Amino acid sequence: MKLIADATIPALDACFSAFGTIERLPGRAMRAEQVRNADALIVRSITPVDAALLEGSSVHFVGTCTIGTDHLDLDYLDAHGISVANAPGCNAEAVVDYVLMSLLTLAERGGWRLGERCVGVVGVGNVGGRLVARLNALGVEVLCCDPPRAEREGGDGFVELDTLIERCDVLCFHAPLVREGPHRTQYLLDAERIAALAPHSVLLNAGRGDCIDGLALRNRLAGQNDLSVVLDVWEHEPDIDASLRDLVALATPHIAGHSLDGKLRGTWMIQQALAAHLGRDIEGSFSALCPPAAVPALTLSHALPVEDALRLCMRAVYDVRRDHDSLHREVLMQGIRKGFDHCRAHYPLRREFATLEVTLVGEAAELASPLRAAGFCVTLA
Ligand SMILES: NC(=O)c1ccc[n+]([C@@H]2O[C@H](COP(=O)([O-])OP(=O)(O)OC[C@H]3O[C@@H](n4cnc5c(N)ncnc54)[C@H](O)[C@@H]3O)[C@@H](O)[C@H]2O)c1
Ligand SMILES: O=C(O)[C@H](O)[C@H](O)COP(=O)(O)O
Repeated sequence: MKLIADATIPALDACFSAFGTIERLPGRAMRAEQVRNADALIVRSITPVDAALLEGSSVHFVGTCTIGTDHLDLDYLDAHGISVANAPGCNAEAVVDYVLMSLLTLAERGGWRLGERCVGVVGVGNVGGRLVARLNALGVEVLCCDPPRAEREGGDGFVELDTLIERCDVLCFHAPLVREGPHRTQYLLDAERIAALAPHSVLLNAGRGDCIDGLALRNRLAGQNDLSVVLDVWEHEPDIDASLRDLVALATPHIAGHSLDGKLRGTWMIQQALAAHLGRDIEGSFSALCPPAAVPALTLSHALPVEDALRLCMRAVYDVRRDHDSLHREVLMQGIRKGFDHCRAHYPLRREFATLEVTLVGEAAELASPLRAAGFCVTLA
């Protein structure tokens, strides 16, 4: 069979060569004539997969190595009997690493402690759910907003978005992009809600850019400059609003989920889905795909303040300031569109917190619980 794949997906040969020949194409520029004779399409979030791409093609399987599916025309694919797979949860741990690193970076800059804030999580699925679990384990007060879950499971444990806005001083958005229906998320945070955000609160979006009205957010920041904003996702990527980017505290190019572990997990999950679609057995395990970490271990022998210890260990694995700085640099050098995509295409190898083994010696043993809560492997010596 013939597979067409986004050239930047890692481990394509390892995961898909057993199925047939693989042709690699740039994800943002796949054209109908290039995919016409293909059987399977393996994409990322940057390829719109719809009638314009697939009409008249022989594609019978579309796999996206991502969590989000808003770039797929699911109605069209269903109507044409094309099998679809995404990779739920593949990079959820990476997004949570990104969120914790970002919040602790802002806390350091602003001289506050995450432990004394109330965090509101909007969208409590694979990403939001893991974030809530890690924050709870760290002893941080958390409120959850997820109307579809509240409807299915009963309202206990969930609050309305407006209550969240009223009561939280940190808001984290992890909702999918839903363009219509009772649980529409497009402009979920609209101009009115942006105006209602408490002065000096933190807003973070690592779901989809269209969930927030970017113009209204830009106006609030330009007028009052009284919010700390972290944006990983933007309206109109890669042509993002340059003025909004200048005003946010941490601006990154849709890389919250870009750990190597998360990307490989996505490729592997789509391999499994294609094998199931074809009724084939495929040998190999996910762990065989993952190389050892560059920094596998670290030892702490002093009882640092908890949030200092968390930052220290996190930065041994991943530092969000690097991503913010490289977007700034590449946009200056290449302009918005090219700079944004350059950072994504040349993203440095990043691992997840769980790949770091932290050994605690002597009085540092008291850090075991928060470090485990943040996602590290901890041993006591
Ligand atoms: N920035 C990144 O790199 C990155 C990485 C992974 C995922 N994402 C985005 O984050 C989204 C969430 O990922 P996930 O794995 O948690 O997905 P998920 O499907 O597991 O969870 C999404 C949750 O959002 C809830 N939701 C739906 N409509 C809502 C609404 N109106 N208000 C509040 N909650 C609502 C759903 O009920 C669900 O529980 C993905 O759809 C994707 O778009 C971004
Ligand atoms: O939906 C997802 O999984 C994320 O948005 C994902 O991290 C985007 O990844 P990309 O399309 O850049 O591979």
